[in-house]
Amino acid sequence: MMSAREFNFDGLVGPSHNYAGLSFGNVASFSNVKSASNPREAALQGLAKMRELAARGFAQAVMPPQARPNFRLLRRIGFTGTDADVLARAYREAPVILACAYSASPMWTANAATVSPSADTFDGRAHFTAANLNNKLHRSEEHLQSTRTLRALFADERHFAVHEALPPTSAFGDEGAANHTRFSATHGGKGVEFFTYGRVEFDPSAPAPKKYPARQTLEASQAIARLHGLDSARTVFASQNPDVIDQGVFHNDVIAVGNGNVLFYHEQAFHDEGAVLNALRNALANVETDLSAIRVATQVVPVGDAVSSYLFNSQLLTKPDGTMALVIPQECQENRAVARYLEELVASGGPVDELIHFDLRQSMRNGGGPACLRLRVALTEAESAAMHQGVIMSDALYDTLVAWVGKYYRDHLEPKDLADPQLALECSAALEDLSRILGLPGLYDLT
Ligand SMILES: N=C(N)NCCC[C@H](NC(=O)CCC(=O)O)C(=O)O
Repeated sequence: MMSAREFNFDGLVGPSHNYAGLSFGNVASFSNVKSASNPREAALQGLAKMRELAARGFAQAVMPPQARPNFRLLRRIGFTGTDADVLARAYREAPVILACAYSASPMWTANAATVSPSADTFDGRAHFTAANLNNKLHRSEEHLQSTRTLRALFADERHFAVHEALPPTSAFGDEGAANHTRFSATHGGKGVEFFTYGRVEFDPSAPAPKKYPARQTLEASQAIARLHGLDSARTVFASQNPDVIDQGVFHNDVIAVGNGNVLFYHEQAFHDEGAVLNALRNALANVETDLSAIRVATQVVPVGDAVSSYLFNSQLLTKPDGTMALVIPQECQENRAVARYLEELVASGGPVDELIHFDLRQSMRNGGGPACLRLRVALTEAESAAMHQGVIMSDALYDTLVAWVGKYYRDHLEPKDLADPQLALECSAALEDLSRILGLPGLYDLT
């Protein structure tokens, strides 16, 4: 077995971060619609998390933001003329679509792709499939740049395979790693890949939410398992509980997180809790590993508190000594039930013995916690040497990026600012400079 480390690729928040209320079913996004955002603070909060985790010895990298506004989208739906014409008319006639074209949502890299480490795949390469995110207009074109970025970072085809997104239709609704968890004794050993979905396109009798959309289908999850060449004996598919989707659990990573052999989850997360645990235990038996399930009861933390605090949208990270730390948003400390639960958790003598909390309020107000902001990529030593090195977080890169943010980012953005043609120019200047900083000259198609 090869030794491997888990890199967390955190999304660098882009300069157009704003609150547009675009995600029906995501309570935070909906309730902060049209409030003023602070893109500079958002980016600095994300960078502070990256620096701190890197300083503690976790493998940390940065995923660059995407070009905004998305002129391609605006022009395709009939806005013509100069860029300034396009923006002015879109603002007048379709301000919500303009907000979609400006969304900085690629910051939530848990939705960028699904990743299967090389230990799990048929050809011994690490496989990536960009998520089509076709449930929401503002996220539905992210996969184009995500594929391009992943191919730039993981270019060596001897080690990596980067697949295009699934067909962009509701049958294949795919939200990437937010609905995917990998369990294994070690990052380098064979693991069990666990896919959760909210709906089955071709089985109308399958559970499905009534109020809010289910963004991931079983058909999409199965397609990814096929593309990545996963072994069916080590792959588990499970239905989310549709009732919690209707309470704001728009991705499974809002109600469960896994790492190593640990599943940390809310008792209401799955449609059939017992069947999920059994299936995971059986699959893990194939890699001689026991599941350690940490179950949180509704009585202790109601679903509403889990959703508002983002308790489960935490990162569960294995520390060098083998114990685990839970990376949580500050909101968890502010919720009494959750704070009390967490105190007991770390005192319980179980696998989680430390809490690391961050102020990620700018992202949280759009429904993005610590786990949304990162894409996990477990890499062997040879693979990590083969990936692009310019995105690995270090003190030097942190300092450079903080200065870069200071140069290009505004500290206040509200809906009317999206009509300002200057904002578009600032965004493109920032990204041009960033591609140089990261050593990725062809990263963006800025033509
Ligand atoms: N759970 C995970 N992994 N990711 C969180 C994604 C949050 C994102 N919010 C938004 O896209 C809000 C944009 C706005 O309203 O302006 C979404 O709903 O897709």
